This record gives sequence, structure tokens and C-alpha cells, in this order.
Amino acid sequence: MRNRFRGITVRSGLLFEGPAGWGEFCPFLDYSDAECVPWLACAREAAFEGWPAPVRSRIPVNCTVPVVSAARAFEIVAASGCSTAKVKVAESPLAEDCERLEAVRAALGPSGFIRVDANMMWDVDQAVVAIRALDRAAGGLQYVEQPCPTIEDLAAVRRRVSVPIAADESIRRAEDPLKVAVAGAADIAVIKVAPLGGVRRALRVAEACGLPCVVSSAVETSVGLAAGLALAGALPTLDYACGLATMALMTGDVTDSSLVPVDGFIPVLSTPPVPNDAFAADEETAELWRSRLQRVSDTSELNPR
Ligand SMILES: O=C(O)CCC(=O)c1ccccc1C(=O)O
Ligand SMILES: [Mg+2]
Repeated sequence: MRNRFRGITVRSGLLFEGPAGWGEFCPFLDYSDAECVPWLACAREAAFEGWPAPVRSRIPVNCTVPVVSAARAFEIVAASGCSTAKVKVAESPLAEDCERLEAVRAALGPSGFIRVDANMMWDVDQAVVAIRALDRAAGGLQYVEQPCPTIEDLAAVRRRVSVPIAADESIRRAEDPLKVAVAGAADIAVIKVAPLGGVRRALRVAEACGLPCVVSSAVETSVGLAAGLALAGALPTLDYACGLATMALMTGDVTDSSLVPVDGFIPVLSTPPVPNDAFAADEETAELWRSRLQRVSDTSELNPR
């Protein structure tokens, strides 16, 4: 990673090939075997089944701004070519988040869209105070992603602020993402293809939640990102830019034709890109992933869904 993101500085995962192409299995290292089962289903869908036909050929995307200085945030947004920026907040003092948002607005100009992601860091009162300040600093926020941990808290915040609320962790870490009732608690659903078990399952979650969706990545290589793009490409409607421009967060990729935005859009591929040997893991890391794959495979046979 170019910067620490979600507490990590190095991303690792396992790529495998099947008759339909390459799949990426890359749950974060702190996830339990049970929580990794849908990630494996997503990789297997790419490798063995392929994806449903898309209804659009390119996806508008946001650039992602980690917790960096205001000056660096300006550079990231200006260099991205994107007219929507997603900014990580709540990990640094509110005044610093506000400065970063002012810099992002300066880089985007008045017509750009700014969204923030708090990754569940606030309680309801903190969220209300912070969202009002951030909305002012940004010159208007498009939405705030997962301000608080629970659905009840999202609903409470939503009643007290005018900025729309997006649910992320509330959906992807739910016991059953197909049954989670976010409609009264959020205005927008963030859906991620790997934690939701692949393109087909994520499409069902999108339909079940009944909200406009934003497809976001889990910081995969271009192999895994292609699945997210397939999901964004297959959604019946897509009203917002997606969080799939995360290759820019990484120092490199495993393909020569990296899925990075051009003029704010990334193309939808019909099959995943074919990886090369760049960033091949050391033997210890490879063994960790082989045994993880075996355990998660065993777990998914015990709990078919
Ligand atoms: O949405 C984006 O622009 C980037 C993806 C992102 O923020 C993310 C990436 C990995 C894990 C969690 C998250 C998140 O949205 O919280
Ligand atoms: Mg999020």
C-alpha cells in the first residue's frame, strides 16, 4: 500500500485459475474462516462460472483519499481525473479532516462530488457534530458512509442531519446480507462483491435492500477488481460513482493492463485479466494462503449457502 489504509500496509491474497479465468481470494488477515467463505465463493465464481452479462461498458469511479495531509489529498484528487472523491475521516482529529476536505474541494472544483467514510468510528452525537462540520468544510457532502456501527445508530443520525447516509459494514458484515433491513437507516447501500459472495449474490443483495447502490472494492488487485466492475456493470441502475479506483492505493499490480480510471471511468471486462509473476509471495506467505484456502474451502462445504 502507498499509505496505511484500514490499518494495513501490505496486501496479500491468492489467485487461482479455472475454466472461466482467474479469481482472487484475498480476505483481510484478521477475518475468521467463516467470514472468508463468501470471499472464496466470489473467487470461484470468477474462475469456474464467469459473470452475468453487463448492461454498461464502463463505470464512473471515485478516487479514494486515505488519511494523508491536505497537500497530499489535493495532489491525489487532482491527479486522479475523477470528479468524485471519497475521503477517509474519523481516524484523525476533526479539524484535520476538515482541512483535508477543503483541499479536496479545491482540487475538484464546485461541480465535483465529495463523500466521506467514517468506518463506524463515531457514536450518534459525535457523528452529528462531525457530519455538520465536514459538510461545511467540504462545501457540501454527497453522503457519509457508515458513521456508526449499528443500524439503529445510522437511523438516529439520519434523522438529525441532512447529509444522506450510506451503509457499508452494516451490509457486508451482516449475519445474512440478504435479510438486513437498511432501508429506513440509510439512503444508499455500499456493496462489495467479495464479502457478499460474488456478482450474482451481490446483485440479489442489491435488489433485496431496495436502495441505490455504490459498488466498492476491498482493495484487490486488478484480478479481483474486475469482479467488482462486473457487478457495477450488471446492476440494473447505477446512479453514483463507484469505489473501484483503488489500484491507485497500491504500489503495483499483478497485470500489465491495470484497471485504473481514465477520465473518471474504468472499463468493464468480460473476463478477469490474466496475472503475471509480479509481487509473487515469499514461501511463508504462500503457505499461509494455501492453508487458509484449504480451511475456508472445508468451512464452506460444512456450511453451504
Ligand atoms: O470505496 C472506496 O473508494 C475504496 C474502498 C474502501 O474504502 C474500503 C476498502 C477496503 C476495506 C473497506 C473499505 C471501506 O469502504 O470501508
Ligand atoms: Mg466503507
